[in-house]
Amino acid sequence: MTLPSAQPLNLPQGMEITGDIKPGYEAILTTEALSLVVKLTREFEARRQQLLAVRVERAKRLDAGERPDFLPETAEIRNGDWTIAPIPAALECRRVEITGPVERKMVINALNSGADSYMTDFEDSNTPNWDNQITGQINMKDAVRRTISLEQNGKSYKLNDKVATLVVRPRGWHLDEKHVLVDGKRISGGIFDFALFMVHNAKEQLARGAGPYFYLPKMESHLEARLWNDIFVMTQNELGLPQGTIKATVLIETILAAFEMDEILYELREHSSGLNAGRWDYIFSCIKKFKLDKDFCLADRAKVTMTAPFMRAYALLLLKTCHKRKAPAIGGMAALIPIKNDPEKNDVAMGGVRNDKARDATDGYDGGWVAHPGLVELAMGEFTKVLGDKPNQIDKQRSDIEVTREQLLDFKPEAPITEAGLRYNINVGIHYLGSWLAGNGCVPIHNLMEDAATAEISRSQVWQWIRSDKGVLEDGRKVTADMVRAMIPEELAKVQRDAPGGDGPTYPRAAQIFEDMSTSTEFAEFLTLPLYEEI
Ligand SMILES: CC(=O)SCCNC(=O)CCNC(=O)[C@H](O)C(C)(C)COP(=O)(O)OP(=O)(O)OC[C@H]1O[C@@H](n2cnc3c(N)ncnc32)[C@H](O)[C@@H]1OP(=O)(O)O
Ligand SMILES: O=CC(=O)O
Repeated sequence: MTLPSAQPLNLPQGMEITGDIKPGYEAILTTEALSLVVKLTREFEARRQQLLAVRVERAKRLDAGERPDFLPETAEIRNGDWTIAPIPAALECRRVEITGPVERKMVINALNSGADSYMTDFEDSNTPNWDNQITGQINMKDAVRRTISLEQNGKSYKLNDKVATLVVRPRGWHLDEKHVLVDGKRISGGIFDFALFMVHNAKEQLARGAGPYFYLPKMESHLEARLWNDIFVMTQNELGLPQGTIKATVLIETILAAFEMDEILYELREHSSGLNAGRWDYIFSCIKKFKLDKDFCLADRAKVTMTAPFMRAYALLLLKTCHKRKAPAIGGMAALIPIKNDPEKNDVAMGGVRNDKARDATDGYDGGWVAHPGLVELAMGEFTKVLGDKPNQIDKQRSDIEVTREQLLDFKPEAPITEAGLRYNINVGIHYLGSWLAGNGCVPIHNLMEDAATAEISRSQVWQWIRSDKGVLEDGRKVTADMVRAMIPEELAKVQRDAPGGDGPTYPRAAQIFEDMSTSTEFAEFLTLPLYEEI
């Protein structure tokens, strides 16, 4: 079959696109959409670069031993009596939010899953290659208009009458879109994802009773939230939308943002739809920020759970902060997924999800994330047990909660670190990187959901255990670069045996990248940065 060729694009002055323009892409890369990308880029790119430079400077201070604290200059905001703007009806009830990459079948299945909302992901569960980003936008456009459908493996997919509320996660500030240049430079991936989505869908969503809603990832400060807010204001002006139309939930998933939750809500107060406790990136951020701190060294990844002291402190502070500001507090995701063909193991996994949601609901959270449609009913059950008929429990004030700086920084458990835990990290790291390079950014590995955030924990633990004096296995052996180098081929062989398509070329490459990343002196800021240069 010969495909119709794509229409030529009418690019705004100063813009260049190096990605292939396949049939259908021109409906996304319209002049109106690209013009907004150019305007936002010219207005805000310098600030994005400044904020990224601030991250680098802060990281140097943390490497030198500084520990974060609540900001003295924003005490007035923390102590002030303000709330965010009222939440739109479509976002009042978010007991269960399903998440997933912007892949067509996933989009349909997630919208049909019975969850209240669906966070569709241009970020950590998605390999941001050009085709995934643009077909993801095509999928969004069709989903918003309810024309999305698919025939696959003899099955027909289309939307049910009642679907989840759509929320979009664009890429974080650190990621570029390398296929689009403005004035000769790569642009922000996040601005690209956001602008295209807004131009194509915001008005259509409003006409259908919802609106343009977003999840904002990986921010490290309220100044980064201010940048998003300013982008929202300009975009609403450009598109002729009332100010306050866009709503965004911020993932508190860096240790530095945990010290600025009030300030982040304040910056976005006209556009805020609350905060989410993004636990996996949060753990990664702690390892990254304190990687050189001689007193910091976490135990095997499996032992660092939501009941670890620093995780409990962060989750409770987030809840208290949100409800004080009349903002939804949304829980994060247990990485457990249904286990096929092993009822006993499946029962244990489902028990884990049940406990996770029960703890969040009982604490006062308004909802939580799940990774898979098979978990929606179970999670819904735990939230409705506590919420009953109420759409949320924002009225549950938790002024009884007191969280100190010391509690946020109480990094335990430190033991055990085991050979099995080390091998697990290497195995997951190679498997995930190999899959990501092959174009799939979210995979089940050893019966857990693995995405960029969970894989970051694995590879950063290995880096840190090699360097920390505390990186000692429970049998007394010090974790060393040579030990890791020796294990990598063994774990690669297991991945090649176990991963679907494991005999493909991306897995040996992944093993090489994993070795470079974990044994080099420099710590790679995000694993997706070197990976992005490979696709
Ligand atoms: C830390 C964070 O950033 S969390 C946010 C990012 N992570 C995510 O979004 C996780 C998304 N989840 C997933 O991608 C998948 O559930 C995985 C990779 C974990 C597991 O995938 P699989 O093993 O293929 O799932 P499984 O085979 O059980 O899928 C069964 C069906 O459910 C569908 N499904 C699975 N997960 C999802 C999902 N999250 N959304 C929509 N549909 C889904 C599959 O498409 C499949 O549909 P089909 O029966 O019509 O073919
Ligand atoms: O993005 C979510 C997380 O847990 O990380």
